[in-house]
Formats: sequence, structure tokens, C-alpha cells
Amino acid sequence: MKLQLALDLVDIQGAIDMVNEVGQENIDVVEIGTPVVINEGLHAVKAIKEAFPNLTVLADLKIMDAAGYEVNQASAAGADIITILGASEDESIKGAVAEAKKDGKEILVDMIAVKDLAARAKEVDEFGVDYICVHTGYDLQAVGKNSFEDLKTIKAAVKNAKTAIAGGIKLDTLKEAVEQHPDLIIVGGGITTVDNKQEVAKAMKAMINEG
Ligand SMILES: O=C([C@H](O)CO)[C@H](O)[C@H](O)COP(=O)(O)O
Repeated sequence: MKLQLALDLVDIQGAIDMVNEVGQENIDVVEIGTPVVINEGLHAVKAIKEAFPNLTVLADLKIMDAAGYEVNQASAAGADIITILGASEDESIKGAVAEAKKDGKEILVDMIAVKDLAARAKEVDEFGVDYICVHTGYDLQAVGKNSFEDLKTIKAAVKNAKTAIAGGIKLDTLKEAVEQHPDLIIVGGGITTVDNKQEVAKAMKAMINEG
């Protein structure tokens, strides 16, 4: 199990400062979140990879179309993992995988807003993707939803890909994810909004390592 720090509500310098404050030794993957890519472009991915060459960098593009091209651009900027939506066309997901493989990069499929999770996870799992991720986005977190039951659903459906979970995970709810042993646990606000970010990230990493 690995810990991914999601950086969403920062600019480029804020992202670098946040990783330094959290401590790169306390995380495995750093995510340049969708709002950062929208605001700053792929320069943010390039800047974070240059600042932290030893960290795995995920570009949360949430690709929906033009998948091969967008994966190619994110990969050139230094992304190690690129995200595409599970709701996108099969051809888009296959194209993303083909492009990523050329450069030895990985594809994470974000299942946000997918209604039949088990069925779509089984389909996507056949396309050679690296991760399938359940995700409760900000807008559903705001009405009290989470992804812990959804993780059970994809764990039962997925045979090939690694599994991941994201969406509102905090130190006091992390256990619910750890108990199910996904390959990747993604945490944004649960680290970035607390006072002692380093202490919380360290505690989360310890819980994940022990899990
Ligand atoms: O992908 C995300 C969201 O859609 C905004 O871009 C977040 O990175 C993801 O939800 C993790 O962040 P938290 O929910 O704050 O843990």
C-alpha cells in the first residue's frame, strides 16, 4: 500500500512548499490535482517533478477524450501516472494505455460518477490499465458520501489492475481504507488542511505500512 498526497488548491510554488512541509519521506506519490492543472497547466507537473525527482508524480488530468495526445503531453512534462475517467469511451482508455506504455508510464482510471461500478470496473480491467480508483469527489463529499463501500465493490471485481481509493479520507477514517488493502490511498485535505501536516502524514504512512 502506498500513500499519495493530492495537491488541489495551491499554485506551483504552493505545491512545492506543501511537499516540503509534509516531508517527501512521508509520502510515496505526489498528485498535481485537476484544479492545479486547470490553473497552471502542465508546467505544474514539470515543476514538481524537477523539485522532487525521487517522488512518483501523478497528473490528475481526468482525461475524457483525445486520450493518447493528452497522456503524451503529461508524460513529456514528467508525469509518472496519468488519470483518465472510467466514464470515458473504451477507445479513449485503450488509447491512453497504449500511449503510456510507450514511455513506461502508468494509467489510473478514476471511477468518479460511474453508476454501475462492478460492471465498468470489470470492463476497464481488461484494457491493461494500471490502477482502478474509486473516488468520491468534493461535490459528493459535501453531501456526506465516501468511497469505502465502493472499494469493496471494485476489490471483488478487479482481477488485474491495482486498486486505489480517494475522496475525503482523514486520519480518523483511514483505517476503513487500510483494512481493505488497496494498493494506493489518496489523501488531499486530510493532510493539507490540518495544522501539523507532517505529523499527520507520518501517522498515516505508519498506519499504511503496518496495514
Ligand atoms: O481528485 C480530487 C478532486 O476531484 C479535486 O480535484 C482530489 O484530489 C481527491 O478527492 C483527493 O482529495 P481529498 O478529497 O481532499 O482527499
